[in-house]
Amino acid sequence: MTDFIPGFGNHIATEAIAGALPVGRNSPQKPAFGLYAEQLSGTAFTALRHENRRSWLYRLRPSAEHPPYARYEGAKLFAPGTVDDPLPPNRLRWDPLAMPEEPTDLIDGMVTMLANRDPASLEGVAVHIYRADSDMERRCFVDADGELLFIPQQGRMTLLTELGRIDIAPGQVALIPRGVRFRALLPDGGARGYVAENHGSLFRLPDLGPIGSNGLANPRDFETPVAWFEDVEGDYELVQKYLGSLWTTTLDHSPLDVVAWHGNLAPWRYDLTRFNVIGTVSFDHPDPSIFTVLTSPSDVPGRANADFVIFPPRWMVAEDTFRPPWFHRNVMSEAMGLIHGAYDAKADGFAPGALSLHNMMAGHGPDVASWKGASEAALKPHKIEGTMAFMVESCWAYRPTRFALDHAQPDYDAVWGGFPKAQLPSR
Ligand SMILES: O=C(O)Cc1cc(O)ccc1O
Ligand SMILES: [Fe+2]
Repeated sequence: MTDFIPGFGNHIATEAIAGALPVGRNSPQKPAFGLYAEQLSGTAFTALRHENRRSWLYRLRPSAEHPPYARYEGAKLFAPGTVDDPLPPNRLRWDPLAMPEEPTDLIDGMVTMLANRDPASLEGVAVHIYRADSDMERRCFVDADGELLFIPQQGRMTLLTELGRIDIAPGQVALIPRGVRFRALLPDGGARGYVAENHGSLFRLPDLGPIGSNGLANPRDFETPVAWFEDVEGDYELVQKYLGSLWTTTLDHSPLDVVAWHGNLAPWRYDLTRFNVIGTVSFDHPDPSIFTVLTSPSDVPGRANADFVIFPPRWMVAEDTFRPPWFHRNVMSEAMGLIHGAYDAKADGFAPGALSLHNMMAGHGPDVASWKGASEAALKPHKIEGTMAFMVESCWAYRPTRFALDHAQPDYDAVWGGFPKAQLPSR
């Protein structure tokens, strides 16, 4: 059992050993117990105060104490780079990935599917899928390229991080800030899910505009763990993702040795069922931006580097309306996944664990079966239940990896084949 502190982006002070946190200063000459004080910044020192995110860590040894990194030869499908060939403007969809045949931990079980931009440009987002069955024993991972949003689809996961322990199950999400070291345990044996790796500005809660001061994801439902550490000596591998490739080094102790910390850059978890869903009570299907949980703004106001959007259970009451998503072509690019249940725009072929890509300007929307059903349905109040789909929408078109291109469903376009032609009055 871990204690959690509620709130999003709050300033927190927490210590696993009483007296470990300095009082009234960050870097005393002699921190308590001989701990090492270390600052971890998630934003530039000079970022605007309301966007400034950093924490102070008090640890058994400084994180600077490590030998040089060498290329990591495992996890061949994790961060291999995307295909640079001209990308056809096709819609793409993938069946859920099979579980690994060999014992595989979270890091070796990561499969990069989609990415845009170069992490070095501090922009863009990548979508990975993990499928794993083994705990990370005596090894940790750290991502210098971005923050990691874990979206489990199957199996629970315990994330042991430098700043605390987080247990999550499908239906919850967790965020690990850029640079925070962690390892994952899989208490159910097998686990599968999605990861959105955000290279851009930190995910934040969206502005609510006329919605007012409450609604969508409420800040107090985000939970940050209290300080926790392990005091383990002996070889400990640390794998790092850095500038788009993987590196490894060996420490002589666990890097999860932060005894106390304070600040506002920290991991958290969030239960998606806490999302306050807002929708029409009159007519028409609103834009999916009303379902935004988190947004990573780009430099252009209103045009997100990445939005994390969910499609939770909700009442559908719109009158004289085609209720599922409409046909559309967007300048924004949409990667979608499904945690459980069914998605109202896709009757078949989009199972829990699947992934789809509708890139910039790709025509998409309901498949023929969903269109037919919703066009003929009696428009009684109807509750969409037992489902949770999500979208990672980005202003930068995604590029698939070689693995993704080679494993896409062969005939996704057919879901939009055979619509009856509109019949005009005779002229
Ligand atoms: O394409 C999709 O299924 C995602 C989506 C959902 C919706 O309700 C409106 C627009 C949109 O892109
Ligand atoms: Fe869409």
